[in-house]
Amino acid sequence: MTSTSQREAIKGAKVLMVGAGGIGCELLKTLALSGFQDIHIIDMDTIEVSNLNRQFLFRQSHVGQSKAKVAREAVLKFRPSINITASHANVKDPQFNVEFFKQFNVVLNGLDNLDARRHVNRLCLAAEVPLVESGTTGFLGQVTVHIKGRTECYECQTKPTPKTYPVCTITSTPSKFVHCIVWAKDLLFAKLFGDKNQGNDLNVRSSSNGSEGNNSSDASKDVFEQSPHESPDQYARKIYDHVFGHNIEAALSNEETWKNRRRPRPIYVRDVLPEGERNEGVKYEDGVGSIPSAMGLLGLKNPQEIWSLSENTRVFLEVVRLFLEKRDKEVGNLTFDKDDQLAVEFVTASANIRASSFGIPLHSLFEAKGIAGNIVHAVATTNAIISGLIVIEAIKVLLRDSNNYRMTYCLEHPNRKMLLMPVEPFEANPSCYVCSETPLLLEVNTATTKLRDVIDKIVKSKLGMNLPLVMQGLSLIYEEGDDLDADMVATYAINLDKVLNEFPTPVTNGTTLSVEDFQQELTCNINIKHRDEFDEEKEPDGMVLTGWSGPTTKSEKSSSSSNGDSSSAAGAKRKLEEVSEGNGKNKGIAQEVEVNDEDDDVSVLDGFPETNKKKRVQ
Ligand SMILES: Nc1ncnc2c1ncn2[C@@H]1O[C@H](COP(=O)(O)OP(=O)(O)OP(=O)(O)O)[C@@H](O)[C@H]1O
Ligand SMILES: [Zn+2]
Repeated sequence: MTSTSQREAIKGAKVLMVGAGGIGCELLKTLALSGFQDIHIIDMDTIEVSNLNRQFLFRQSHVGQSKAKVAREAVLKFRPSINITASHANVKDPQFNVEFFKQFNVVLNGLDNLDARRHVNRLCLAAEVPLVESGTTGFLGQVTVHIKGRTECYECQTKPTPKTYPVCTITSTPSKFVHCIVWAKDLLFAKLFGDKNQGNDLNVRSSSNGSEGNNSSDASKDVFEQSPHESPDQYARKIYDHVFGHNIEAALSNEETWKNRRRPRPIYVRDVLPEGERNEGVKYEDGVGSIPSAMGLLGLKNPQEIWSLSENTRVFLEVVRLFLEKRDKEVGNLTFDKDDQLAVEFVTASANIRASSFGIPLHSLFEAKGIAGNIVHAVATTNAIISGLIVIEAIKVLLRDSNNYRMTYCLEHPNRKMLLMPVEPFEANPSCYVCSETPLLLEVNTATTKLRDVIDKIVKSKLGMNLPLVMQGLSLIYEEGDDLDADMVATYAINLDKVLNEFPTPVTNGTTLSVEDFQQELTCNINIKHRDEFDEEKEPDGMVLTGWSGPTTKSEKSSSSSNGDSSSAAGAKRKLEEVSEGNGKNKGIAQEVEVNDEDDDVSVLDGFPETNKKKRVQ
């Protein structure tokens, strides 16, 4: 039941919704049915068949159409008089600038990635518009409220980094199926079908004749190149024998490695397929429609069945052939996509063959896809609950009912048999580089690191800036944007390749760089500290960015699988639930919700005793 004041607030509100997927469909319906009259939706995607089971505003006939537009039309059918504007666009597009955001009373996020969430957070801060943020992962979910000057912003807490594995485990000593998947997806798939200019650790144990171990300089005999007279099938067999046969034999020659480990078994095509069996390609009709799947052509119908080693081998050979024959234009540009059936078949087969070599249990395509794509199957009910909670918070925000703002976690509390846990919002983190002006510290080897590395790995990747501008004192050393003239573009290109201490005024120990993103209206200062050496395993970027930390001091590094779009309530809190290994499409932040029973780091309402260490909003 809504009160008169609530009804008035709802009626007069102009709302921006970002994302019209699983949460977005539910949210738009609930907003419309709650009396909201003026809603703008932004979503960059088109509808896919796999969305239909839960994104109930969409039907089979809508596949391929804009989610934002179809969602609008579907809701207008039962609420024809309300005003819904739909933008089929990326929220990061320049038209959605601070001025655009300022027209709204509240912004509601139903996104699925960290990058877009951070961008919206920054625009909301700059435009001073309240943000209600959300996410779901299977049965878990959360809704949080972010209001400039009142609560923490979405980025006040550091986000756990995605689970990574030591390179040598992946290239040489896998012990779990997930290691084989990472190898198949990030190394072998990338090597065969991805950008050839990208560095690739597959060569750590590769050599063209397989016997002399490390020899990546032998480029003239690059085994991964298809030679002119080699048929796709011959090429596929050569690659198979190289990576599953020769390379394993080369690895076995290093006795030290296997002293305390089970020795892998080299596998060659001739060991698996009957002598003389050629893979000349299963015949299929070339028609309209998509490229056939290898498993379909080979009669392997059930994706939940585990293929034998020979079936995996046949799939491997067939997939390589199909890529070379039917998708040759894409080869060289592909990155793994969980929705690309052929890519999933390749990764499944390759991971299984490697697993077989290392004595690791094989998995079905369905399982392999889940691990490779970090998929946690979405639960429509969680999306519906979360959307209801978003609307409840949005109404409080419109009424400025700040004493009652809640961040609500949808979870299974281990001890207290509760499904929804409301928590009072936290105060902003005074060292947050996004909502405060605290400088950051970058430890870097200024004698070897190029500006390009700082821009790519730190400014874009870590700080989430789209179009950065970098100042060193009063001089502009780097800038991106459409409006730059050719001279500037050329100068910045040269600067990118300069090592930091080679700039006319060297960027070195004690230098402060100021980085700015105009669209996000975000500026932050980075103090440079020179350091000679970095731990390759623990500090793979060769740089360490600090100076922005969660308000609690106890730290416990997250180890749950994630695709990097998550957030944690606080580093010090104990993990409530970890997504099973490699099987977590992290749609939001729920997977990282953590509760510390002993310390009650989060303030639990509804009668639970609390001694809160983090500062709550007063
Ligand atoms: N930068 C962005 N700009 C606009 N919309 C975005 C942006 N990033 C993500 N989205 C949208 O957010 C929505 C998130 O919805 P959801 O989590 O249900 O993902 P999905 O792609 O629909 O489903 P699934 O990934 O499970 O197949 C998607 O519709 C996606 O297009
Ligand atoms: Zn902040």
